[in-house]
Amino acid sequence: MGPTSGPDPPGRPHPFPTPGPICGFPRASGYSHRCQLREQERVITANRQTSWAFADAFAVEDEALRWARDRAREAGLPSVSPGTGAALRMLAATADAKAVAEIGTGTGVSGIYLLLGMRPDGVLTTVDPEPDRQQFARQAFRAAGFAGNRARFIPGRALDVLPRLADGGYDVVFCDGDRTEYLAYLDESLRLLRPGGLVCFEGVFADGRTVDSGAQPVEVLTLRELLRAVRESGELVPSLLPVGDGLLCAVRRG
Ligand SMILES: C[S@@+](CC[C@H](N)C(=O)[O-])C[C@H]1O[C@@H](n2cnc3c(N)ncnc32)[C@H](O)[C@@H]1O
Repeated sequence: MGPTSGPDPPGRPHPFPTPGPICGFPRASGYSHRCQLREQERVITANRQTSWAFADAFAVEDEALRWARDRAREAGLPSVSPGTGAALRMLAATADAKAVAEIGTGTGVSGIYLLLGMRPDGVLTTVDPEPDRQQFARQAFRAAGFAGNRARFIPGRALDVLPRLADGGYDVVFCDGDRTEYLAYLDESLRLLRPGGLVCFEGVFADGRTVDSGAQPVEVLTLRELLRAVRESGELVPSLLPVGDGLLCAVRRG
C-alpha cells in the first residue's frame, strides 16, 4: 500500500486537523482524510500567497497579544504578523537569549513574542521615541504575565540610544523602526551582538515594493541596499524568511 493511500492511522491526529478559512478548500468525496489533506497541500503549494497566509494563521495568539494588536490598530500602527512573531519567538529560543534589543517597541506585539522565546531571566531592552506606545507595551507585557524587570523601556530614537548600549552585550537585535535608518541599525547591531548572535529586520518586502521595478521611495531603496549588504557581508550568515512582510535574519559569525 502506497503512502498516499489507505485510511489515516487510528489515534494519530493530523497536525493540521482543521483547515479553517485560510486553506478551507472543499473536501472531495471518496478520498481518505489524508489524501484530501495532500490534495489541499498541493493546492497550497501552488498558491504561495495562500501558503503565506496559512503560515500566519498557524500561530495562535492569546488575549494579551490581541489586546496589544488592537491598540496598534487603533493607532494606525503596523505590528508584526503572527507568523513573524512566531519566528521571532523561535529564534530567541534558539539563541537561548538572555539579552535582546528591540528597535521600535510599538504597542508591544513583537516584544511579547521575543519575551516568550527568551530565557525566563532574560531582559528585553526596547527603544521607541513614542512614550505613549511604550506605555501600552508595558501594560501588554504585564497582561502576558511578564514581571516588570523583564523589560527595559528606553524612550528615544534608535540612533541616539543604541550607541549607549554595551558592545557585544546582546544575543538578538530586532529592528522594526525607521526603514530609512536600517543600514545604520545594521552597523549598530554588529557592534551590539555577541559572536553567534542574531539580527532581524522586519518589513523588508515593503508590501512587494522591494522587488517592484517601478520608481520607489528612499525607504525601499534602503531596504534593497540592506539586503545586498547583509548578503555580501562575510561577517554574517543570512536568511530571508518569507513570513509577514519579510523578515531578514542573519547570524554574526563567531
Ligand atoms: C512598525 S512599529 C513597531 C511595531 C512593533 N515592533 C510590534 O510589532 O508591535 C514601528 C515603531 O518604530 C518607532 N520608531 C520610528 N522611528 C524610530 C526610531 N528612529 N527609533 C526607534 N523607533 C522608531 C515608531 O514610533 C513605531 O512605534
